[in-house]
Amino acid sequence: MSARPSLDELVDGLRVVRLPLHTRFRGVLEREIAYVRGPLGYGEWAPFLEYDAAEASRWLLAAIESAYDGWPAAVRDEVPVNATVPAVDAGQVAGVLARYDGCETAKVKVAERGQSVQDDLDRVAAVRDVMGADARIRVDANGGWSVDEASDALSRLSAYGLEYAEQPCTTVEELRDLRVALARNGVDVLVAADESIRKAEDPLRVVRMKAADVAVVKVAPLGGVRRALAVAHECGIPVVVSSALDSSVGMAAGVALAAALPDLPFACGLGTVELLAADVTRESLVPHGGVLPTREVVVDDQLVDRWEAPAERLNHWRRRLAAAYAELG
Ligand SMILES: O=C(O)CCC(=O)C1=CC=C[C@@H](O)[C@@H]1C(=O)O
Ligand SMILES: [Mg+2]
Repeated sequence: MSARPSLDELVDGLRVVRLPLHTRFRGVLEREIAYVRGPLGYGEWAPFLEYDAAEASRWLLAAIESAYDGWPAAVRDEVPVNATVPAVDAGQVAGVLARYDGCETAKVKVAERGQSVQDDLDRVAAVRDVMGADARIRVDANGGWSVDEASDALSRLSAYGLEYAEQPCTTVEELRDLRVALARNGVDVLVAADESIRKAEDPLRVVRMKAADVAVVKVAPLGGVRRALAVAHECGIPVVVSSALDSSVGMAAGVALAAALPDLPFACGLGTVELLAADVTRESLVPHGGVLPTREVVVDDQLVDRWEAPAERLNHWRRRLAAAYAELG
């Protein structure tokens, strides 16, 4: 692996874009993304705006790996992908799913602030209706439920057949208690950990605590493809590869992880370029026939110019970069 680039080099190459979304996701309608540039091209560095320097520094390691080191060899040349359904009204579900060519799995956002379990039930019912009985449906609550709320909501949602529930509660202890409650109540829904892995000091604690059946692994929050591979290897439970609402540049890193894993039992949450209404490449990494290919993404500098964020945002991201860099060991 090459030596770490200097901060000056990274700051000099920094570009920042603002890409519009088709639908509100994670509360935003625009995604601000920074890129570092190295000998291998662009590396996506897009920690969400509210993240502090320590968290953003792990995302920076992933961007540096992409632009300077490249990724381990792939063992497959395409990976299955799930459709991602934001917390939209049930009536909008068919329109969202229509963008996901050939996907046989859907991930549905639930427990959105300001919505009810009935909204979730209606949305999941609409997904089942559009995709049919053979489709796999997973839900993601982003920690929005207490143990009791999750237990109640999942017992009702399980009527639609769930592959798993991602981060139903916030803490590892709650996830563990929920698993016990679900088993006691005879609710057959697996629990997957996302934030408990990607935002944790110790990403394996959730596994040691027997608080999850499935581990969601994401390249950027875990500090790169190699680090994510190590977490996947060490965790000892089935893993799902997912994304961080990246442009095609960041998505290619997710595909590289999914392509390098020895086992890939689940469709990957790597279909989110479909949520964006713009990209920095002419050939976006969006699923066709339900899969994404393992391939290089060629950035078009004209598109980077076209979507460039206002100058004050570049200055903001330069300061952010300096703070994140200082956190790297
Ligand atoms: O897993 C998917 O289908 C897409 C990725 C996705 O849902 C997310 C990406 C980035 C931030 C999150 O709010 C969200 C998630 O929680 O998994
Ligand atoms: Mg999640």
